[in-house]
Amino acid sequence: MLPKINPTTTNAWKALEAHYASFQDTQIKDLFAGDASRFEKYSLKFEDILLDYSKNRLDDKALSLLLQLAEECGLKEAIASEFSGQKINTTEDRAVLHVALRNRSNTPILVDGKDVMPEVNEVLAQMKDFSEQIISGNWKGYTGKPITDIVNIGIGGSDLGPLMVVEALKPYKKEQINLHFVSNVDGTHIAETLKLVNPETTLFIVASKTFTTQETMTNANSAKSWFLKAAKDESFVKNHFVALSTNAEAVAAFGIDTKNMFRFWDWVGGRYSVWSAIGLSVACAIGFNNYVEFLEGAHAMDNHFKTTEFDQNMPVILALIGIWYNNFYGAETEAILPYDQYMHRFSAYFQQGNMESNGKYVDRNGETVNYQTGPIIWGEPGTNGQHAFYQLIHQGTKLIPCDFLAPAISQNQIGDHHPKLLANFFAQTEAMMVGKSEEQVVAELKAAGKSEDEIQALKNFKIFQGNIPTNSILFKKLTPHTLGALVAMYEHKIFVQGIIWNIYSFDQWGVELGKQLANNILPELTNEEKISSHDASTNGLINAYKAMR
Ligand SMILES: O=P(O)(O)OC[C@H]1O[C@@H](O)[C@@H](O)[C@@H](O)[C@@H]1O
Repeated sequence: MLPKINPTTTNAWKALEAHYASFQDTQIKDLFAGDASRFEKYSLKFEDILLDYSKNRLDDKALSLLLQLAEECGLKEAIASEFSGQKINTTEDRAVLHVALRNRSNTPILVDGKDVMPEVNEVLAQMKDFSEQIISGNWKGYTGKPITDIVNIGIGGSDLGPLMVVEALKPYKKEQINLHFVSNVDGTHIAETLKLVNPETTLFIVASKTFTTQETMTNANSAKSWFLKAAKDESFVKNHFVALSTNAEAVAAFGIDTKNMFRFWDWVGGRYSVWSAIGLSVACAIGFNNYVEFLEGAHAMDNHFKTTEFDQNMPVILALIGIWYNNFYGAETEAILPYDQYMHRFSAYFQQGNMESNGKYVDRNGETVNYQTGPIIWGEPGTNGQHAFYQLIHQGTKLIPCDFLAPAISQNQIGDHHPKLLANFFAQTEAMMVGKSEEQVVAELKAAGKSEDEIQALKNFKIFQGNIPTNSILFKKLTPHTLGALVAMYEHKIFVQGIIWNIYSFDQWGVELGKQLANNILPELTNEEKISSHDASTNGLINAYKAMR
C-alpha cells in the first residue's frame, strides 16, 4: 500500500525551505560559470534520449534534498507497490497496471493472486490478428470492399492517447488506411468526419472503458444510424463496428458482436490506456509490429524507472525538479514544448495525464492539503509557440519552467528546415537562461546609432531578466520505440509527484459533478417550460437559450 506522509512534515521539506530562502535569487548562468562540468553532471542518457537538466535553478544541495524528500515520502516502496499489482488506486479499489500492458518480458504480475499477463497477451494477439486483417484488406465491408477509413470514437483517455500517437507516428502509417478521431459531443465533429468517409469502406472503433460516456455513446449511435441508412441491414454492423471496452454487457446492448470486442481491465486508467486495447487504432494505422515497438520503448523506460537509483532516474529527476518550482518557487504552470510537428498533440495528451492525475486537493489521509499539488500543463509545438506565447515566458511576470523536446533526425529532410528548427530550440533555451542585460541592451542601441535620450526611453523594454528554467530532451529520432519511452517517462514523472504530494493519482472524481448536472439539465432543454430550479444565472442562461433557439 502507499505511504501517507504529508511531505511538508519531512526533514527534507524543511531543509528545502531553508535552502530556498538563501538560494532563490541564484542565477542559472552563474551556476554554469562556477562549475565547468555542470552539463555532464546534470544530464542523463537513456538509450537514444538525452535529458539535459542543467539549465535549472538547481544546485547539488537542492538536488540532494529533493532526493531525500523522495526517500522520506516512501517513493521506493510506492514504486514496488505499483509494479507488483497492489491496489494503489485506493478510492476505486483498483490496481494500477498500465506497466503490465507493455510488460514485454512477460514476468507474472498478480492482481488478487492471479497473473494478468496471459489475458494481456491474449488481447494483444487479438489486436494483431485484427489489425493485420484490416491492413491486408482481408477484412471486408458489407459490399465486399476492404476498409480504407477508421473512425475512432472516444473521448478523454479513449481519444487523446491514440490520437496523439497516430499523429506522432505518421511516418510509420500504412498508406491504405486513413484515421479519423471523433470525440466532442458537438454534432459538428461527427458530421464533418462523416462527410469524409464512405459507409462501405469505413470501420468505426468505439473506444470507451465504461461504454457509458455520454459523448461517445451519442457519437457512436449517430455513426450507427448514418451507417444503417446506407447498409440497411443490422447484421452488417458487425463488419463495421468494433468496441474497445471493459463493459461487455453494454457493448452487446449497443449491438456490437462481443467477438468484435477488445477488452481491457479496471486496472487500466483511461489516461494510461493507449497501451491497452484502446491502442487498436494505433495498431491498425502503423501495423502491429510498430505498435509493439511502442510498447517495447515504454517497457524499457519502465525498467529504467524501476531499477535505476533516483539520482540517475529520468522520471524521478524530472518530477523532483517540477516539485522544486511548484512548491518552493510558487510556479503554477509547466509548458511542454515539442520541436517536432508530429508531436503536436503531445502537450494536450499530458495535459490530461497530469491534470486529471494530480489535480487533487485531498491527500491520501482524506485531509485537505496545505501545499500546492499538480501544475497547469500546456504547450504547443515550437516554433509556432515562439510567435504566440513565448513573449510572456520571456518578459511576463510569471515563472514558467519549460520542457523542450526535439529529435536530432527529422523524418522530413527538406533543405535546411531541421537545422533551423533546432537552432530555434537551442536559442530559446539559451535565451531563457541568459536573458539580456541592461549593458547589452545599451550597447546594442548605441551601435544602432540611437541617441542617449532614445536609449533611456527604450532600454527597459528590451531587457530580458533570463533565469527561466528549462529541461532539454533531445532524442535521435521519433521512432515508435522512442515515443513509447518518452510517454512512459512522463507517466512516471506524474506518479512520482503524486506520491510525494500524498494524493491519489489514479482516480478522477473531479470529472463527475459536471456530468451529473448535465444529466439533470438535459431533460429541461427538451421542453419549452420556463426553468426556475437552479440559481438565477443558470436559470437565466437556460431560459435565454430556449428563447433564442
Ligand atoms: O473511456 P471512457 O469510459 O469513455 O471514459 C473517457 C474519459 O472520461 C472522463 O470523464 C475521464 O474519466 C477520463 O479519464 C476518461 O478517459
